[in-house]
Amino acid sequence: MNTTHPHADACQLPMKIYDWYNGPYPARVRIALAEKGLLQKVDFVSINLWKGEHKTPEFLEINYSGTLPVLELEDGTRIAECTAITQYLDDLDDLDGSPTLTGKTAVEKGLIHMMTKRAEIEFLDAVSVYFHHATPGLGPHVELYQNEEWGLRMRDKAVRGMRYFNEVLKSQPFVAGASFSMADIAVIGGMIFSTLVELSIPEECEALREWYARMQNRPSVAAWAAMVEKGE
Ligand SMILES: N[C@@H](CCC(=O)N[C@@H](CS(=O)(=O)O)C(=O)NCC(=O)O)C(=O)O
Repeated sequence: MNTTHPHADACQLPMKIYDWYNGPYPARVRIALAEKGLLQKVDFVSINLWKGEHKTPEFLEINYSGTLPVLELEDGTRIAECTAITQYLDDLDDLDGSPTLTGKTAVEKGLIHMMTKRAEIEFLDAVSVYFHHATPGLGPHVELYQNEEWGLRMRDKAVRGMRYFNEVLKSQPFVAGASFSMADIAVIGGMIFSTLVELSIPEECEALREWYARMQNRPSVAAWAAMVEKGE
């Protein structure tokens, strides 16, 4: 199993990404790729979640966790986890002019890391658990264990998470502060998943709605939406 190579830190293009075109977590990496101007440098390999292709022995060799997306470099190095993939893309040193997504200073990096984790724990991952446990999810052939009560608790946690981010965005333009970052992309993932499971934004969350409208106007998010529209 190829996981690390001596030159794993080299900038290696083109890259392969195992993903599913309209998945909320894959969206986080597709938006990051678009922000870094790398969408054209990537070959997307579709893994059909609805058929359980991400749970086959072959795919579990690619990603022990059996989740998407996974980045695979030219030399076979594989990086899973949206935050790790985004960090790798952001650290590629020959992409002049693209925005920094994971922070420049120690404080920025710390705050972006914190708010990205908080977006996952308090919002995106909670919506995902609701989807898999309190809805039919990907179907009985994939959802081998479900706990509806746990799923409903996570739905309520996600709604609290929306209210939290609404409070945050009342006093700053982006999730981690003055600039767009990986933390915004993580909350965008939560909003995408919420839409998929028809989990409404609470009426009073005006700052969150305004922020999301602004995010959807970003070229990277519009590019993601266009790819979904085309089924790419
Ligand atoms: N912690 C992982 C979570 C990834 C994840 O849950 N991906 C979803 C893809 S999608 O639901 O967003 O399309 C998945 O593989 N789900 C499949 C499953 O959980 O069975 C990450 O950040 O990459």
